Amino acid sequence: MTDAAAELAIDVRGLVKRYGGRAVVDQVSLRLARGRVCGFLGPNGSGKTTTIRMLCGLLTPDEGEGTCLGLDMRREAAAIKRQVGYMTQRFGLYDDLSIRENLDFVARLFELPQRRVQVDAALDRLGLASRQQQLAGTLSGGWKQRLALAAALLHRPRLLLLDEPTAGVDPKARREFWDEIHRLAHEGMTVLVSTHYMDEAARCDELVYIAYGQVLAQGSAAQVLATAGATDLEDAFVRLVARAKDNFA
Ligand SMILES: Nc1ncnc2c1ncn2[C@@H]1O[C@H](COP(=O)(O)OP(=O)(O)OP(=O)(O)O)[C@@H](O)[C@H]1O
Repeated sequence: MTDAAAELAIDVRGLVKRYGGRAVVDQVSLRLARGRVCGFLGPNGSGKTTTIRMLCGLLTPDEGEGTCLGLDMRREAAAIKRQVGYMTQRFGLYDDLSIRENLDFVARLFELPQRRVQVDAALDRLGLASRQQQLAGTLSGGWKQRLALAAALLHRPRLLLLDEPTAGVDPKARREFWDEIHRLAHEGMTVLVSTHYMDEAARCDELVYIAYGQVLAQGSAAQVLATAGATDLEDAFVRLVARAKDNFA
């Protein structure tokens, strides 16, 4: 592996995933350097979740190749899964377990050593310690997201894939969530995060816009604005998707 490749947390080319003969992800290529926060934007059904699930080793692409964290996405999917933190769109933890019990359960799944120490560290990091006995099902949306993030971080992944992590979460909790994302990136974590919120897109180092399974624009906010000929990120979204509709629909 070259030094340049080693610096890339995600380096994939030509990813295709078909359902019923239809390519819902169609020749997607992504490169993301380590320690960067990348926003993944696109209309509903544009292929974001499917792409994320291929990147974390949960779905096998029909075509395409590449690496995540330097590991081959086809041959080393199991190793990728162990080093990637994935937060799904829907709260995936157990409502009838407490915060601590949920984290302990995840720690068992990953067969983490020193479970208690690791769970304590996760509780502290996300400010969950004082609520650790509360049942997950009784938490507000913001606290549930925080618990889900703690669970996704428990095995100390190097790449974090977040699928609309703040959908339905109030502005204060969203801001706190993003502060944590930036703290993690500062510590070297790479983050790919799908979102429909343009204020969140503005907090990313890089952006990828996707529609109809195809990447429409990629780069810094300035680069995306230039590609779209737009004045702001929402305008860019509308213009790029309208252009894509003419080309692909
Ligand atoms: N298992 C599946 N079987 C058939 N079609 C699927 C499957 N998973 C996803 N799709 C279809 O693939 C397309 C892309 O879905 P995907 O969930 O990746 O989009 P998305 O960009 O994440 O959407 P959203 O913003 O609504 O979450 C959609 O048309 C969806 O219906």
